[in-house]
Parts: sequence; structure tokens; C-alpha cells
Amino acid sequence: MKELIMVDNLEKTFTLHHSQGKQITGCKDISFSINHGEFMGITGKSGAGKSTILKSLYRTYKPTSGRMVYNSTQFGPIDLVSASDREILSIRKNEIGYVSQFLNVMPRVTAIDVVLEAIIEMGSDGVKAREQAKDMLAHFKLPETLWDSFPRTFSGGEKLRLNLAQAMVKRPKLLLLDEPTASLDQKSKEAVKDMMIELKQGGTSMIGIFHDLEFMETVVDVEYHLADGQFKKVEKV
Ligand SMILES: Nc1ncnc2c1ncn2[C@@H]1O[C@H](COP(=O)(O)OP(=O)(O)OP(=O)(O)O)[C@@H](O)[C@H]1O
Repeated sequence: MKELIMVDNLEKTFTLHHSQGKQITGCKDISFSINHGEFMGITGKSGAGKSTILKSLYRTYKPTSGRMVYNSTQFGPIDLVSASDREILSIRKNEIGYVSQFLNVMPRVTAIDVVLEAIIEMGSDGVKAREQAKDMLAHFKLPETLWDSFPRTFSGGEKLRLNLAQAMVKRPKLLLLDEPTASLDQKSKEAVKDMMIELKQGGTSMIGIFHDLEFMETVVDVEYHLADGQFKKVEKV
């Protein structure tokens, strides 16, 4: 398999049990592929289904139908739609990262420990690892007063910064970014951009949702737009 991921006719339908089984389409007819090291941006209006695509790839949502064949280091080509929970957990731990403004961490673990655990999982040790965790939190400008606090009460921007620091440490093969610049000021956006460039140079592929189109165009290789149920590649002029 030469691509990193091939998505074929992905569909996710939600059944609302509290509304007599009413069905809502999250996304449908989604097909695309990305190559190793490629960065894809997704745009589309609110409610079009952008987050549903990312959450299906991360298997937060179990797709209703379709295929998402991912070229895993551990398992070889694997369909993320039918992969077992155990396989998905292992892929999340070692290969696919997810960054958003929402919490992606265990409760009652301090911010610095979130990053530290990621560093230890990557094979570094004690004092050096702690210094590296501090550097990473400082790099993404998480205020030092928050380093020993529990992230549950952090603002959206603070949670995002912590998730970015954790993702950066893990250097995943594929990073899913759900509005990675939301709630960030210009200076912090520059830090995010630097991180993306650095990850890309290290071979990480990324799929990101952006509302800041100007920012997006400076980082992505390919852009897809989701509108009126159609998912189409935007040809660059
Ligand atoms: N867990 C869920 N249960 C029921 N419906 C959902 C769920 N998640 C998403 N939806 C619905 O699926 C559709 C697509 O939502 P999604 O969050 O993917 O849109 P989006 O393009 O990311 O929007 P935004 O830009 O506002 O974040 C919406 O109609 C939404 O209400």
C-alpha cells in the first residue's frame, strides 16, 4: 500500500434514541486518500460533517459504513472501520494523535504529567524527561501556574495548548487536528505553525479542520471542501 490512508465511501449516521430513533447524517460519501507526509486541510460550513470525519478516523465514532484503510506500522494495512478496540487503542497510543480544544487526557493527572507520560512512553527517563516536559509546555505558552493543575478546568485555548504539547512529544505518524488554532492569539498561532512544519519535516502526515483559511493555506498541501453532501478536492489556482 503506497498511501498512508485510503477512505472509501465513509458514512456516519447518528440514531437519536431519545427522539423515537430519529436519524441524523454526520457525514456520507466521503472518499479520499493521503500520502505519507502529506498535510490535508478540510473546510466547510458549520454542521457540514468535518469533525465527524476526524472522529471517525480516530474511531471516537464507529462509522456506519465504508472503509478507512490505514497503513499501520504495527499491523500493516488495517481497516479502521472494522479494527478491534484493542488494535485501535494500540494505534492511538503509538501512531495516530488527535488534537482539539477538548480534553483528551485522563482525569486527575496534572498538565505536566500528561506531557511527561508521553515522553516516558517514547523512552526518555527521569530528570531529563521532566525538563523536556517543561520546555514543551513553555513552547506552547501554557502559563507556568497551571503546570501542576488538573486540565479539566482549563479554558479551551489552554486545553488545546496541552494537547499540542502532548502530540508534539509523541510525533505520531498521523495527526488529526480539529481547529488547532481556535482561541489562540497570533503569537501562539506561529508556535503551532512551527510545530506543524517540524512534524511534517519528521514525516508526520496531518489532517486538519480550519476556520482560519488564511492560516490553513500557509501549511496544507491539499485542501478538501465539504458542502451540500459533497466532499471535493479544491484545485489550487
Ligand atoms: N454525537 C452526535 N450525535 C448526534 N448528532 C451528531 C453527533 N455529532 C455530530 N452530530 C451531527 O452531525 C452533523 C455534523 O456535525 P459535525 O460536528 O461533524 O460538523 P462540523 O462540520 O464539524 O461543524 P462545526 O464546524 O460547527 O464544528 C451535525 O448535524 C451534528 O449535529
